[in-house]
Amino acid sequence: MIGARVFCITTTALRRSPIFFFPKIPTRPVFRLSPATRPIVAMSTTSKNQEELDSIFKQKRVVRSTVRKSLKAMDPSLRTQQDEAIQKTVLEAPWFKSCKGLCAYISCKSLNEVDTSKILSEILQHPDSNTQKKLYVPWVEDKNSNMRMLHISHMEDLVANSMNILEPAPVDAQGNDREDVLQADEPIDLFILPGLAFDRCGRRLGRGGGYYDTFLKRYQDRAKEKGWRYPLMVALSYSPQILEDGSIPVTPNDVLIDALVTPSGVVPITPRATESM
Ligand SMILES: Nc1nc2c(c(=O)[nH]1)N(C=O)[C@@H](CNc1ccc(C(=O)N[C@@H](CCC(=O)O)C(=O)O)cc1)CN2
Ligand SMILES: Nc1ncnc2c1ncn2[C@@H]1O[C@H](COP(=O)(O)OP(=O)(O)OP(=O)(O)O)[C@@H](O)[C@H]1O
Repeated sequence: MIGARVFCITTTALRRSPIFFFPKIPTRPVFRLSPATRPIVAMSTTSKNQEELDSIFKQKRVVRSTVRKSLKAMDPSLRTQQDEAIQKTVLEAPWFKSCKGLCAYISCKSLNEVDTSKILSEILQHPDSNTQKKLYVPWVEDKNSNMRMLHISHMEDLVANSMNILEPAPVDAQGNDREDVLQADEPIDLFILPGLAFDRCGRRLGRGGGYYDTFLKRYQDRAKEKGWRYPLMVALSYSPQILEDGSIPVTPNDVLIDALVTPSGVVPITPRATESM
């Protein structure tokens, strides 16, 4: 908990800071990157040139490659155990139980992502009850980091895309356009996010498409415009995906998360997370 408070302060500073910022934070256990894969400390955004940006993206690729290897090497029974523990934590969490509208990813086995199937089926299995949650899932619009979050009511609404990830068709079986989060007039309470690597300061490394960062920034702008409360952004992580604090290279476009769900439980990061978790 003490650690979480330190991270809250640091994370708040990072969220507000227009500069690249690799704070010095007390080291926590978990997975260490070798010195060769540690990020270079970056300077201010204004003085950033493309060469420096290239260097950060290069570091990101190195971290991705390291984590992909550790995920591939994970023992299958440990993976199953961790999938169960993480999903149980989510399903029993008050912030999950109370949420009315959420965006969640459809996990993909071949990408070694934390399984979300139990969470999704729990959401979709009570279509008529009062506790029904509105579920939105990603739909990749193009290769320029554009993604939408579309409403689904059944797993049958999904088909595999070219990346072999299940997603809804933007038009349903009746030929109607699906409701889209950015067009919808109700706020989202919760985002359940995928990613390749995370740290306990709120940094998240995606798969390199920029889809989530672009989407989350747009959603935050819309929430601000509408006066909506910001949603809770929670990522799910296997133990090898949790890196030493500060080892994830970031640019100002990277959106920080509020909390991590790990096999050992929830790691609240921001004050918003600490209040609701
Ligand atoms: N389940 C899930 N759905 C998602 C995402 C995700 O990360 N997970 N996305 C999140 O953005 C978006 C899709 N973006 C994706 C970006 C890259 C890859 C992918 O297969 N990457 C390979 C490497 C490919 C390469 O380097 O050329 C990999 O990570 O192994 C998949 C989805 C929307 N839907
Ligand atoms: N050298 C570079 N200079 C500028 N932009 C780049 C560079 N390399 C990649 N990009 C762009 O940055 C974006 C990817 O950013 P980043 O690596 O932070 O994504 P991510 O965090 O993995 O993705 P997501 O948000 O989907 O989880 C893409 O739009 C990509 O085109």
